[in-house]
Amino acid sequence: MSVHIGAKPGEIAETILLPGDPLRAKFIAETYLEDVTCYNEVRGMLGFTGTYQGKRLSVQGTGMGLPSISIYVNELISEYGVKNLFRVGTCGGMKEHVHVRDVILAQASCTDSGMNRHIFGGYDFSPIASFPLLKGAYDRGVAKGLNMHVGNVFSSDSFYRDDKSVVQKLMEYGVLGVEMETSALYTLAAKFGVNALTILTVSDHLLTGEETTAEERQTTFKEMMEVALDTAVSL
Ligand SMILES: O=P(O)(O)O[C@H]1O[C@H](CO)[C@@H](O)[C@H]1O
Ligand SMILES: O=c1cc[nH]c(=O)[nH]1
Repeated sequence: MSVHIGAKPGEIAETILLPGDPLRAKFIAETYLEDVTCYNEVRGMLGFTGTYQGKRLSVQGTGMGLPSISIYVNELISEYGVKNLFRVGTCGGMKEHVHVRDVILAQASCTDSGMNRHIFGGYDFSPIASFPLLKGAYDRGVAKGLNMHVGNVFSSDSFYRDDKSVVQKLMEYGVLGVEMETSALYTLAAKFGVNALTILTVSDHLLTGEETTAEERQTTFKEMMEVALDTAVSL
């Protein structure tokens, strides 16, 4: 086992889905995977391996925020050999044409986090999606007729903020949604030379105030889960 994951070597598949919420991981495993085993309960951050359409896949909760996902992604890649990582998360909508329950493919991510500034000596690194995963997910979303958007997202250290002016500026620059992990995921994928893509469902809207319930966020955002799973089996 690694520091935060209780799996034995070989118990985690090369391709993995990463929801922030461990109960979303359980829902994905119970709804879509066959022959499922739970390989991790450390800190309640559930992880499962099973098969989907005959392909071995895993799903692992990552918690909320860049530091939390960084712990899991570091250990998944460097200690368990994971090669393809799909974050399946929720975000706040930031543009009028992006509606609650729409799906966003995060082509790139900007951030207010200091993590990359420390790594790159004060310079800005551009965390970008893996193109094969992005293209695969886009093609599958189009084939399903989804209301889907591709573009920049904002990975923030803060869910609650006093000063809304930066968010307003990011909206003016076309950022589609706000969440809390993608910048770290894409940076670690670049560091280790593996593939990563974030697929988000818009769970609430910063402009309209529209919201979904915690139950919906945990279980009903099936379109993004199915785009991730269908892309994962095609690899
Ligand atoms: O639904 P998840 O995947 O957790 O993603 C979003 O939800 C959490 C905030 O409520 C943050 O982790 C944010 O990125
Ligand atoms: O991080 C998040 C996730 C959903 N909605 C938000 O406003 N922020």
